[in-house]
Amino acid sequence: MQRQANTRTSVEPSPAEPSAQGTPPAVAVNNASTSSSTAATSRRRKDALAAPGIGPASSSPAAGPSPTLDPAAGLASLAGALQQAATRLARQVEPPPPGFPPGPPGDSAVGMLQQPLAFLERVLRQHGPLAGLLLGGERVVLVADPAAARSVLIDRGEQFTKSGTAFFPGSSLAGNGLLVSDGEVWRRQRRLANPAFRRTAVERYGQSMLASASRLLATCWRDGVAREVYADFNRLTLDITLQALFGAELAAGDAAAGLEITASIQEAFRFFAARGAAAMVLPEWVPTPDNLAFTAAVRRLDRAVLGLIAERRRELAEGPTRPPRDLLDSLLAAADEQGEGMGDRAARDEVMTLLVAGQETSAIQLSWCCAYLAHYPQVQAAAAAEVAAAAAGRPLQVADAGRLPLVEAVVLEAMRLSPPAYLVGRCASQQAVTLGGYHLPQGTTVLVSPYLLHRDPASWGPDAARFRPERWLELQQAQQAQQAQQAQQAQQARGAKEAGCSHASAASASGGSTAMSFLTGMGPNGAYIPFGAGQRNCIGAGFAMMEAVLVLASVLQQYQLQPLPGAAFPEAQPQITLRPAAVRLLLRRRV
Ligand code: HEM
Repeated sequence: MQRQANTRTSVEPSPAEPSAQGTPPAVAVNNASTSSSTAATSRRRKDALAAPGIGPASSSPAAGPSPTLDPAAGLASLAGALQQAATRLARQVEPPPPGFPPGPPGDSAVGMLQQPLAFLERVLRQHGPLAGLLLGGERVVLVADPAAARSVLIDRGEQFTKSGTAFFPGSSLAGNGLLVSDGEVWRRQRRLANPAFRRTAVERYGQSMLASASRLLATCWRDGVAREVYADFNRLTLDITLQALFGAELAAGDAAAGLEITASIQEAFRFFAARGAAAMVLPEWVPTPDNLAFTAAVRRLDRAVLGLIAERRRELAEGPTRPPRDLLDSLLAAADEQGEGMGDRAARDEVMTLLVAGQETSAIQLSWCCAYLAHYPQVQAAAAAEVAAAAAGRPLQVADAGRLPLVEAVVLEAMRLSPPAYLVGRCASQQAVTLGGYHLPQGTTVLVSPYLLHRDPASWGPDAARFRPERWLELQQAQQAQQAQQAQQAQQARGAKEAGCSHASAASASGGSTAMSFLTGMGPNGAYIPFGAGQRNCIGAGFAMMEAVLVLASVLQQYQLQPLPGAAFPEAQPQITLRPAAVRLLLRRRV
């Protein structure tokens, strides 16, 4: 790829789009920690610059699941943080290394801290889709170019690792789970976890998604009332994730374990939220009241989750063979080629990772969807009509999710304009890494921006900044036409003898085309990555899509959403994720 000329069209906000807010710097997903020195550096960076996010990391695979208050480790961590601070200070006066992409002069931390989205758009406008920055003393390359993003996320994953990425939050909650691990540890865990997220497995959770949504609507929503839906969806997605993970226990009425986990995870999330809003973040080992409360919550979670794991292992070992009933069953049943499964620690880390990674991102996604529906009443009316036609007066069923192309399109379009993960981070982990003709010193953090990619007129056309879900229906039609044409060509190539098969293959090709086909690789036009891309893409994408479609369909079946009189479109409050500042909507019950 050649160096990019700095001639990109600027991204114009639509009248209804969220605008940037002043909040801490953000990166979508955590870095991993390994036992290498890169990991130590990464840990020091995290301690000094941590922000909350969808994937808090542990300090090392060997570390226990609870935050450590070990004084020696604390001192080592402090020394590391000081050394890192000195390096960052020194960089403030150094010129950029030779061959580094051009970008804004000086340190851009203040711009990024004050208005992250406006800052990202300005950098793109002024310096092009591959820009070199100094952010809080860290050398960073911002990527908004589809080919370079593909290179980082898909083609050259071994050069761009999670380990070593700056600005990731540090936390012991998710241990060394999938989000943060790297290398062989990650590969094995991902292989073991994959079956739990196959389509058939995800469909099993659909029923509890519908049940949770229906509970929320029956108990909390009323005609004529204004609700803060972001708060509602946070509780709902926690409920759904817990049901999917531990459905068996919760269904069997193990209320104590359920309540313990819910209360402790809420405490941990409160901690992350407060940390996200704080001007300065102290490492978890510093015994502040907040850190101690968080530590205690993680210990309670550990007790409850490890207890459930032990109980379930006993049941699986002693009881009759049966198909997996929930995610915990699937995780514990998984085995690698040698027939070895996850140990207790690994299973605990994956459970926590799934809770952390799947809950808030999905709540944000649902909140943005409802905000767009409320502010685009014609789209809402059409989507509600689609739901009414699919359900035909009966309660929604899981199978209906496949019959709601417009609702799916609303979800895809909301994630295009307001992607919950608006930056995805990697580290140039080898020497002499090049990107787009530039040279990246080892240790450079690369931030790929789904937010900028998703709004690029070069990929999305002149109406890139408009909320227009129909574009996904058009894309789907084009995809189906292409598949039909390919099937026809294949049939012609096989000759008239096999003509009888052609109908079947064309039908299956078009029948298989759902929203998930837009979520493979770099998306339908090479510039759509709300769930990341490549081998580290989101394992829960299918789960999240089904959850969003079924919950939105439940809402649309029962309620009409309206903005409060005179209310503008909710503003974005970018932290580690792109969350809405508030989504207060007026509910009108459909009769
Ligand atoms: C709208 C909802 C969601 C969004 C926008 C989202 C976004 C993402 C993104 C962008 C990544 C890739 C990060 C990177 O490349 O560094 C990721 C990874 C991941 N997500 Fe999600 N996610 C969502 C829901 C979920 C759900 C529901 C689960 C699980 C129940 C989940 C579990 C994970 C895990 C475990 C990873 C790490 C995968 C790996 O590295 O192998 N996510 N997610």
